[in-house]
Amino acid sequence: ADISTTLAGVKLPNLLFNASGVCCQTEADLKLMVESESGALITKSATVEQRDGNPAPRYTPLPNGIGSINSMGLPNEGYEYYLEYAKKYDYNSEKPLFISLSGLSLDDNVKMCKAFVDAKLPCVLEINYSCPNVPGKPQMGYDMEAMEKSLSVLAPLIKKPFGIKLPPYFDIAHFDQAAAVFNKFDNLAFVTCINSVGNGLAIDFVTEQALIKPKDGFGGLGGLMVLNTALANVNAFHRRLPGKQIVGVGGVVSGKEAFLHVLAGASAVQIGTMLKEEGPGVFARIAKELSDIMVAKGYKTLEDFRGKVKTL
Ligand SMILES: C=Cc1c(C(=O)O)[nH]c(=O)[nH]c1=O
Repeated sequence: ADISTTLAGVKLPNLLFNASGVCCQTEADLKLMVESESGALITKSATVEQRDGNPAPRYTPLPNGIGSINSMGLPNEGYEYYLEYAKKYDYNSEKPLFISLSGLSLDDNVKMCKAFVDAKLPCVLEINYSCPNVPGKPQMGYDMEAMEKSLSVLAPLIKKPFGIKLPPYFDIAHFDQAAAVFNKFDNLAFVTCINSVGNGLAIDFVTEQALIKPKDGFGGLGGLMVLNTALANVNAFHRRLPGKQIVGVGGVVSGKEAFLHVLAGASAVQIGTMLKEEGPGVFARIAKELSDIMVAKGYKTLEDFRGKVKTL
């Protein structure tokens, strides 16, 4: 079956790519993504300066495949590293490049966006409003006014289609308020839902210790356990953002969850925890599983079922 898609005006040979943060911090990581069967790749969220991030252990999978917890602390090589990578990238390859930016201030986001705009590159920007793990920095995604202020500056600066990475919302009023902000910006072409479910706590029963070191063990939750929150956020924004696209992420461990994300309204699907645990081979596996599901259900393309979740 045809699992290709278009996102922000660029063609992806298949709808699957990495969630920013996983397999994408260094050129070696990104090379693995280029060589994988993913349909695209996105870089680790960049800040103006290089960051080491939080002390380890700062990521761990959780028992029984239910997911993961992380408090990486935004480790990255600094935006100029990713700008150089984007300048060298082979845009004739069929795999489009996405760039994630996560400035610690509006000024930082302006500085980074300006650099990418001035470079006139085909890569697509995804502004991260939802990093839950920078101590002392409440995430923008839960501050509607701050997001609107940021977008009112960045959208006209970026000019071309771009996206934003959102935290999960859990209140219908918040879906409504967030959508009202996003609908004001025509070149905001897509929203990526969801980032990790912020500030979970994993504790080891035997040692009675938190599993990760930073923030007293508090970190973002990912993997299968966040699937149903992810599907709700994908569908809530699919219903509320006419003319915009949704990138679904959260709980994709097989073709089945990728299928559900598309059914909920996703135009593309990112994979985080499963990529971290299984490695880049996950893309070929899930692409085949999704194609087989589509054949079994009689769907030829993603458009045949995108957003067509039935209600009772
Ligand atoms: C960009 C920082 C993020 C991080 C991090 O670097 O701690 N972890 C996440 O789960 N989501 C993020 O957006």
